Amino acid sequence: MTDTPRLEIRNLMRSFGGRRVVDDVSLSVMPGQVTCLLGPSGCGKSTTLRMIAGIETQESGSIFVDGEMICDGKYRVPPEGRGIGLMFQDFALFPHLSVAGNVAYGLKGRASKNRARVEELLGKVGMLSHIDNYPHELSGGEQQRVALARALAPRPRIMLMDEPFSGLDDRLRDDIRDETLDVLKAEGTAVLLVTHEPGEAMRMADEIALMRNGKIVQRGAPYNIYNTPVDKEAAGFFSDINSVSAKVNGALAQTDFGQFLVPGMADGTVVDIVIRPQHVKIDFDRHGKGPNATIAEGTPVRGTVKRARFMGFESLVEFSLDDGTEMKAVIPSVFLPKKGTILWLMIRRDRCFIFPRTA
Ligand SMILES: Nc1ncnc2c1ncn2[C@@H]1O[C@H](COP(=O)(O)OP(=O)(O)OP(=O)(O)O)[C@@H](O)[C@H]1O
Repeated sequence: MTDTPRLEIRNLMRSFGGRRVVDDVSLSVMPGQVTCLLGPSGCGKSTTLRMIAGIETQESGSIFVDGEMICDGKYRVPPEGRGIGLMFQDFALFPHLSVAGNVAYGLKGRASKNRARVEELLGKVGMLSHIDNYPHELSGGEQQRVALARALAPRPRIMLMDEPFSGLDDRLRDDIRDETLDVLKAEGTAVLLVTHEPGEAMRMADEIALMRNGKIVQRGAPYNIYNTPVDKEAAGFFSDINSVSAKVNGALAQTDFGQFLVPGMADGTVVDIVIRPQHVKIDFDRHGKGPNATIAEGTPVRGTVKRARFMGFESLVEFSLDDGTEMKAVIPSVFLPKKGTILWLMIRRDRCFIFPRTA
């Protein structure tokens, strides 16, 4: 086991028309690891990937493969010499080549050896029975599997993937994602995958690098990044959120939901208390009263049901509080109270996030 990252980028910068679109981006990916570069459209994900691939040049910053510098803005290994495989959104198989021809395309060396590699990979992606077909005879999902086999054929040390599954319908996408991951892990390839979908990143990544306005704002395992977001926007990128604001006084933020401890925050700081809908606790009305306040859940606040919808394996209930604030709660299974029903809402202290308000 080596400590050297398979891929490392340090302080990459790139501007277009005077606007910085990649701003001091650093990250590393170990062999066999999948890192997802996740962020909203236009935040600079694809530009970062294109610089690593060598089809875009950085203004500054450097790129290393297995500890060896391949590009620092001045010195530059050409794209084909980087040992990097690409699977981009607009991948296209060569229409005039068979499946076997497509997968063998990037292979050098003896035909018999190449044939063995082609068969091995088509077996791995479940396409061996289509080896003599042509691309137009395949479905979108099948073409994507062949494209994956083609990208893996020359044994790239690194695979860069830019929204590679976006053209597929949901069910097929889940299957192909999982199969792709299995193949990449088995090959020991380091993967950097760009996506704007948090669900895809959570499903595929060993590590997520959350990007915004050209910068990586947070890196971590999916569980950590979901459960310890750096700010309100990061929390809101992964699910709907509820937010209650308050002013700090004596290391406490006072709200209708009770007090929240905010140690170290100066008096007068405005904070947002953020909670995901699945962590809002709901209780029944007891003749105009809610349950008793507790340290763990604070003071219950009265909510009137505005809408309740069954979402498949959970129910989404939308409330309006007496002061007009809207809140959402997600409850496992079926819970569909009628519009106008009074319920009591609590914010679990162990599941909320408290962020000082910025500008
Ligand atoms: N060649 C270019 N010339 C000018 N502007 C560009 C160029 N390439 C990218 N940009 C701009 O840089 C910004 C970042 O683009 P980029 O494609 O890296 O974002 P992204 O996060 O991958 O977005 P998406 O998910 O929509 O592809 C965008 O505002 C884009 O318009």
